[in-house]
Amino acid sequence: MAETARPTVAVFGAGSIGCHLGGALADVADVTLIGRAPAMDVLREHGLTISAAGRAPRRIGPDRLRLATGPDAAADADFVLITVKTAATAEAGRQLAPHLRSDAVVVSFQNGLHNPDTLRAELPGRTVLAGMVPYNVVQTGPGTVHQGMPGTLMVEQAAAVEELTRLCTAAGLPVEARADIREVQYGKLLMNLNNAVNALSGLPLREQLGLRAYRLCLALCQREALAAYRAAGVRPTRLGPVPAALTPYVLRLPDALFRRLAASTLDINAHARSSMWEDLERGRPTEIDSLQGEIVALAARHGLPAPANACLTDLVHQAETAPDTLPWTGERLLQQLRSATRA
Ligand SMILES: NC(=O)C1=CN([C@@H]2O[C@H](COP(=O)(O)OP(=O)(O)OC[C@H]3O[C@@H](n4cnc5c(N)ncnc54)[C@H](OP(=O)(O)O)[C@@H]3O)[C@@H](O)[C@H]2O)C=CC1
Ligand SMILES: CC(C)(CO)C(=O)C(=O)O
Repeated sequence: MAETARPTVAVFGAGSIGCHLGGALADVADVTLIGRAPAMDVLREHGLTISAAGRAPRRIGPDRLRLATGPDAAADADFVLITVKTAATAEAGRQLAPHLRSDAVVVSFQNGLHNPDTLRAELPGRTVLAGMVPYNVVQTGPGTVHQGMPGTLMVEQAAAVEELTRLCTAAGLPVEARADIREVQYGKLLMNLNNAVNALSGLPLREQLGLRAYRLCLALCQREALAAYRAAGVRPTRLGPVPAALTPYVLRLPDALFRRLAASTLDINAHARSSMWEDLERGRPTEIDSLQGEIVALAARHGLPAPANACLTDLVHQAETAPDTLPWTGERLLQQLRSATRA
């Protein structure tokens, strides 16, 4: 009997999310990880280990992954997952364009609102879909990535993505196909407004979210975002235990009450931090312009102020070039944002 060929998946941007997705999918598909040469050397030497709370770590030996540094390695892929940071998206699309099969399905598993459109512009005629990763993944050692909280991946609903969702499910990656992916992206953006607060705090997410002063900073950002969403007619999908519109109120609760009510939100690995913290730690540019920056731009388009988001954008840009400005205590950050909102 003829063997059915395994599906082929290329992951472009083998960092935290790329290694997490590619490593899990290697059980059910032929996976090619495309990343920087030093990162690929680490994987060649150590293999890839993926771990998550409550699950035994899984090591995927280098013999079970194709490791590459150039876009031509995606030439045979049925599915191409884009997992570079936002600033690298257009370049990723440009590099992949001459190589991808015309029927390849490209899925952006990135934060922010515009990555799928950026890819569509660089990959005319290809199917490009939006995806969303709701949980944190961090590199915890050479060739090791750890999922710090539970969650369900989301992808834009389309016939072209049905096989990928089947593969994810078979690989133990819970996934939902969503007809409302735009609203999902806006819902995720509200969550991602904490990336900057977390990065500036220098603390693990669980500790930072447990401290009211930091939560008040996030609440200020979310209030401005929700006002801009209302003006733009955007109804963000509820991604957590509380409807998006109520989250700023919950964030303002005293610590003890918040910790009790938001126990599921705080079900995070004690060491997990935001992807923006990792960027600052490694001296790389952050995604701040596609997170807080989106809110500032959306608010401006509707004649609304967004001073807390603008202030955080400035502080993160400052930290990118002057890491000695870090860390910010909750009280000092809140004072800074409050004076920006009063100015
Ligand atoms: N980490 C997380 O917890 C989460 C992240 N996300 C989102 O997922 C996306 C990916 O994030 P994350 O995995 O943390 O990012 P990482 O920086 O860990 O991974 C991206 C990798 O892609 C590499 N890369 C960039 N351009 C190229 C290229 N042209 N060729 C080869 N390699 C390239 C980068 O190298 P280099 O740095 O040298 O450019 C980096 O190693 C982001 O949009 C992020 O916001 C979403 C949810 C959670
Ligand atoms: C999951 C979350 C919100 C964790 O901070 C994230 O998206 C990130 O770190 O970029």
